[in-house]
Amino acid sequence: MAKRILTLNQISVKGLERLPRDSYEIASEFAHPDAILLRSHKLQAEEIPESVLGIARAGAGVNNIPVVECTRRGIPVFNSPGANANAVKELVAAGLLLGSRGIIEGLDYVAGLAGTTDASWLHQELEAHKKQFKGSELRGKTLGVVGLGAIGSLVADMALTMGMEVIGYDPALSVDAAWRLSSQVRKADTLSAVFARSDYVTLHLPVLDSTRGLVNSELLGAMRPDGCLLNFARQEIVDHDALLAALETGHLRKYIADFPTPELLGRSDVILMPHIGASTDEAEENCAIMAADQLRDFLENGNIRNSVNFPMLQLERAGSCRLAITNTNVPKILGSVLAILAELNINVLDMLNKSRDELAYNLIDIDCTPSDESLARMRALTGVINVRLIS
Ligand SMILES: NC(=O)c1ccc[n+]([C@@H]2O[C@H](COP(=O)([O-])OP(=O)(O)OC[C@H]3O[C@@H](n4cnc5c(N)ncnc54)[C@H](O)[C@@H]3O)[C@@H](O)[C@H]2O)c1
Ligand SMILES: O=C(O)[C@H](O)COP(=O)(O)O
Repeated sequence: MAKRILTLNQISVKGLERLPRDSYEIASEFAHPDAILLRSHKLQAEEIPESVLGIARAGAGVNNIPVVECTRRGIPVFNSPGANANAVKELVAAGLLLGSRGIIEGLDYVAGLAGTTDASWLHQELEAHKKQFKGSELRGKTLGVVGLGAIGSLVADMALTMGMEVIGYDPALSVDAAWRLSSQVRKADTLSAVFARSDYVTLHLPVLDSTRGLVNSELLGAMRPDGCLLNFARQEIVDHDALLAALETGHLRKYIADFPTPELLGRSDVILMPHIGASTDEAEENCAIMAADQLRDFLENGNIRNSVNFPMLQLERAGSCRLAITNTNVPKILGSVLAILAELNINVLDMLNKSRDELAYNLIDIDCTPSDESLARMRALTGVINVRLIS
């Protein structure tokens, strides 16, 4: 039977093409979908039908998905790390330029001259007024990068090529991300050191309980007068009361962000974009392809790549029958499953077990198909969250 993929946002066709039509049905409405594919749709726990085995986010941030509830239900949540990083980096480059030069004010001024027919008057007018739009160069200025993952490291490289000094802060930097990072990025030991030493600070970290409201009045107060804050990560990372106060006192010169909120609209010291960091053909395709490939490999083989709540686990198929079992990460559960298989005289051809936080996940290749009754016995074991037979 074809697997059903429920899409809750428009997903790039290039990604959907990775799910062949003879084995996948894709629609934006389904009563009993096998999986969900989405972008920024705010998914409520009650919206996830019992039939759902996995959820894939074509993008980086998963704060729109109830990950804790998914973990409780044994549903892996996948994302597509790095697939839209270049798109965000390029928009941050634009943000830095908009923050350093009078581009927007200059464009507005020129647009206000529409209808002028006298070329000589126009020339005089422009030359007389251009001093209002003077800016300063990025070269030689310091950029503080908070979060040095897929996007932050690209932003750091871009700033270095523009002649900026770069200071980075990331207390949870992965080894892979550290390898990617230019040696010219100076390490800051504290967040306040980044804010105190930077002309521009750019945020590239996820919103988590620990990072909500992280940029507060203390940090903004530590910034150099005339500083500029860029937020292409998530709105909730910045405390908006503190932000507005810093703008009102003129301590913060500009806030440039991808997340408009009502209180920020219409301010000349705020530049807002409509959450378009990942809105390029390339990023949408990259994310959709990565998300669809990961979802397909999970549905067809049980493999886990780039999940935010399940352990990374991939096993070459041995034989045609595989069990994918999710359980709480406590002793004896795998032993009990294997005991049931032994009792049924079913031979294990290959297996892999990994855990992450409170979950354990197992792939077990076996030499014949267990009966529905024996599967029910495995499902009934204390601590087993789900058992899937993949044949
Ligand atoms: N504007 C957009 O359209 C857009 C597009 C893509 C991603 N994003 C946002 O950007 C975030 C980062 O994306 P990414 O692809 O670089 O993710 P990533 O996982 O590759 O990198 C995030 C980095 O933040 C670090 N980090 C975590 N907590 C931190 C803290 N308290 N202080 C400093 N660093 C911390 C992590 O260690 C990691 O290295 C996403 O979570 C998402 O919210 C926005
Ligand atoms: O986290 C992300 O990847 C971005 O916020 C992009 O969101 P989008 O897929 O809705 O553009």
